[in-house]
Amino acid sequence: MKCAEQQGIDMYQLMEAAGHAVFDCVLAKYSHANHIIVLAGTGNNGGDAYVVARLINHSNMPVTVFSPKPQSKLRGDAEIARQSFLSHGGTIVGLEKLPDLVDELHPSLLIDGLLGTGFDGALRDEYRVALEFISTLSLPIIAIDLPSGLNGDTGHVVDFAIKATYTVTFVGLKVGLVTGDGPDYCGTLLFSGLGIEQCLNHSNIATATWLKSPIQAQLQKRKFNSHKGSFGHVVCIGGAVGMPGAIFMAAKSVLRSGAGKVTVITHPQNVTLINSLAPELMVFGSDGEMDQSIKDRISHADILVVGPSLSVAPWGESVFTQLVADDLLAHIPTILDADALNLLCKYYDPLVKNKNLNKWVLTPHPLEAARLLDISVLDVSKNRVAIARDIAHKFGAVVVLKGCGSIITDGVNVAINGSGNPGMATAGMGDVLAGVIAGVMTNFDKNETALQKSTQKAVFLHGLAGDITAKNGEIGIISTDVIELMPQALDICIK
Ligand SMILES: NC(=O)C1=CN([C@@H]2O[C@H](COP(=O)(O)OP(=O)(O)OC[C@H]3O[C@@H](n4cnc5c(N)ncnc54)[C@H](OP(=O)(O)O)[C@@H]3O)[C@@H](O)[C@H]2O)[C@@H](O)CC1
Ligand SMILES: Nc1ncnc2c1ncn2[C@@H]1O[C@H](COP(=O)(O)OP(=O)(O)O)[C@@H](O)[C@H]1O
Ligand SMILES: [K+]
Repeated sequence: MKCAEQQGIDMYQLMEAAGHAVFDCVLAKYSHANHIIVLAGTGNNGGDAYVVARLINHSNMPVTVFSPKPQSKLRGDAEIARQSFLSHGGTIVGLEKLPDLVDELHPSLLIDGLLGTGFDGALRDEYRVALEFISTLSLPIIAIDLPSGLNGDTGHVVDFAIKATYTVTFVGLKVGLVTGDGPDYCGTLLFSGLGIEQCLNHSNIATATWLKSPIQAQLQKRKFNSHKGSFGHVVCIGGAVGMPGAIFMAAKSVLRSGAGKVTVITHPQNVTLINSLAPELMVFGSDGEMDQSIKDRISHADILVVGPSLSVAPWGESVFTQLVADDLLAHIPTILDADALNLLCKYYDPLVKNKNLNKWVLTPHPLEAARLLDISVLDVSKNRVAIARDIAHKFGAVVVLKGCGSIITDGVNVAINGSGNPGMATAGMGDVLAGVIAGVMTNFDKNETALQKSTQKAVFLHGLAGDITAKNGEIGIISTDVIELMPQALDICIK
């Protein structure tokens, strides 16, 4: 790490510190381990592994190191660590011999120091074969820095990776551990700054904020002397004929996130149903032509939510093009979700080109993100942070790239959400998020220059409400349950 080197920090000492951090985990969790297998690669991740193996050996626990190149010298500090292990009586065996020796050794723990941040692309065959064999052993695994096979920058697994029980990671947050495939592979994350985390803080290396604690979504307490006008007016636009659900859920979520007033503009056939589901909403029908009274309502809104069940069929397109023609989307902070994102691709030129909007929050799931950039969904999952940034730059917007470890970025700042659970992978959950963002912004943070910050808070709160909902069981939670528990999530974050 350059900044550490520039400050005269000895890189071998860092490797020793990394090895000690992993050894601490061995002692804390597996002090009665029988035989310990350590995989050591040919880079510095392997160097860390040799340090751990030496410490295990030194404490008289049986240990064998398996390496893809057991006889070869390594480069730099890794070779110092390897030599130190050997000179303390350590044993190194070829990785391909693992299947033959495993019954004899009878291991009860495996430490993975095969590949770390230097890994790129797809696993080479010999590595993949070894890792696939290891996965059949059902051993607890401690991964050093990263589970081998996971890309630490992107959170993408090409075809195979180690599924760790614990991952002991070093210095700064590796985005790939907390987004995309990362959480399925790294088990419980343990962090060691190796004493140089301050160095990272003072460097100009781009880092991401991991949203993991309610403190990061702190909200102001309401004044006793407040009224509904203090908490904003949100207008939600969507709901083509026969599709009232998504726009209803978005609007109800705005209410449950504390907005003062919420209006829905929808197809006339949805009005009665939505009104009866939530009489607190003001619901107006439009046959696709927006008359002056509807335009006036929209133009007086503090925030718009456009898109849930809007459809790309004639009704939705007509509504959307009139919002564009009247420049309403360019002047009012707007959350664009679902079909509004699909229409945005079509109306990119009149809407976005030459306008630095900076008033939008776009909330694509990976398929919508792919459409926004005209790429494949696989391209999106290969590098979620870079893709979210690209969309932010293209549209002059804050972007929430949804899914496991949602990315929130204005193109410069990056946050990764650490709340939420896979039970939330169910219809309508994105509509709820669009509503929560609008509600949190209008309720707590009307200053549009804080768009990135308030979007971060809202995404965290949405996941938190999902986690509260999942307390009685994760699978089978539904979007309307999450809406109802938003007040509890808000309550946790209000100081
Ligand atoms: N930075 C710090 O502050 C600190 C960093 N530290 C540690 O250093 C680690 C980074 O070390 P690093 O840079 O040496 O890379 P690393 O992860 O060992 O991988 C290199 C090896 O990967 C291999 N390889 C690559 N792609 C492959 C593929 N597709 N399939 C198969 N193999 C592939 C490549 O093989 P090659 O192509 O050279 O044959 C090379 O041998 C970091 O994760 C942390 O543990 C700590 O010591 C403390 C402080
Ligand atoms: N595995 C997961 N972990 C955390 N959050 C998730 C997970 N799956 C889905 N979510 C969240 O649920 C929401 C789903 O949104 P989306 O896919 O747009 O649903 P819909 O289109 O049905 O409304 C997003 O906020 C997403 O981040
Ligand atoms: K590793």
